[in-house]
Amino acid sequence: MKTNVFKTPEEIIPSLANYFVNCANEFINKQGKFSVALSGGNSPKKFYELLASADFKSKIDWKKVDFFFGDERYVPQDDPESNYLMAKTSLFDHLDIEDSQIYKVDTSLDPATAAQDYGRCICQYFDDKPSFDFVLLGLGDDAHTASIFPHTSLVWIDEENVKEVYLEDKQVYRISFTAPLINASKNVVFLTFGASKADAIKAVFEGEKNVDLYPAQLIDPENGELQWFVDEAAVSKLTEKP
Ligand SMILES: O=C(O)[C@H](O)[C@@H](O)[C@H](O)[C@H](O)COP(=O)(O)O
Repeated sequence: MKTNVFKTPEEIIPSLANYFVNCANEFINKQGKFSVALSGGNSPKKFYELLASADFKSKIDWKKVDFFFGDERYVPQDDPESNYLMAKTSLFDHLDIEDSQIYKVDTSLDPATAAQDYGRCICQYFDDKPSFDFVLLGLGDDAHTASIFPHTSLVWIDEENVKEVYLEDKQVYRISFTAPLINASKNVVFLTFGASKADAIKAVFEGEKNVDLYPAQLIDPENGELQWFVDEAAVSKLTEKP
């Protein structure tokens, strides 16, 4: 695991964008395509916007990139809460790509069927051996990642799949990769910044091993690389500075 620490979020984003470009071009040169699972939430928005900017847009042959979502809120695709909509407005709408390159969760189905359908789509894409080239993750203040929240059934699912989860406190469904599906990836990157993440990072990096309490501890790619892109505020509570 490698932790890249920057003074501010403004310094993280260009560095992450360069790392993403290098990864994308390595895989496109090697295998002719690049599969990426995007994260939702607020943290990645500026990253997506930078990738879509004139400085970066020309650095990747986007027609060879296939986009997936590590998790999705169970809302219509035009709902402000939709991770797809956030990626569409900040990234996809600015790229010359086909809709067929964007693998969306079909939230018109019931939650369980939407998850099953997405899992089947991923298995088909990877000929039943799913292994994303790049998975971007965020970290919640409660140490959740994707939609693997503390004290939910998703924490304990040991198959490489996509599952629905009902969040009692928010009274909403989420559709999410399971930890084993994330861990089957070649590159897993957390983008996490801000003082509000310091307790969660302390728990994940230095806390007791307790995946029910700190689900992000589950993320440990078997054959892939795990990197954190963080700012000093987010790692400010660590005893051992990375
Ligand atoms: O759908 C989501 O919201 C994300 O996948 C979720 O796991 C997110 O990454 C964390 O909650 C951090 O969110 P912020 O980046 O907004 O802090």
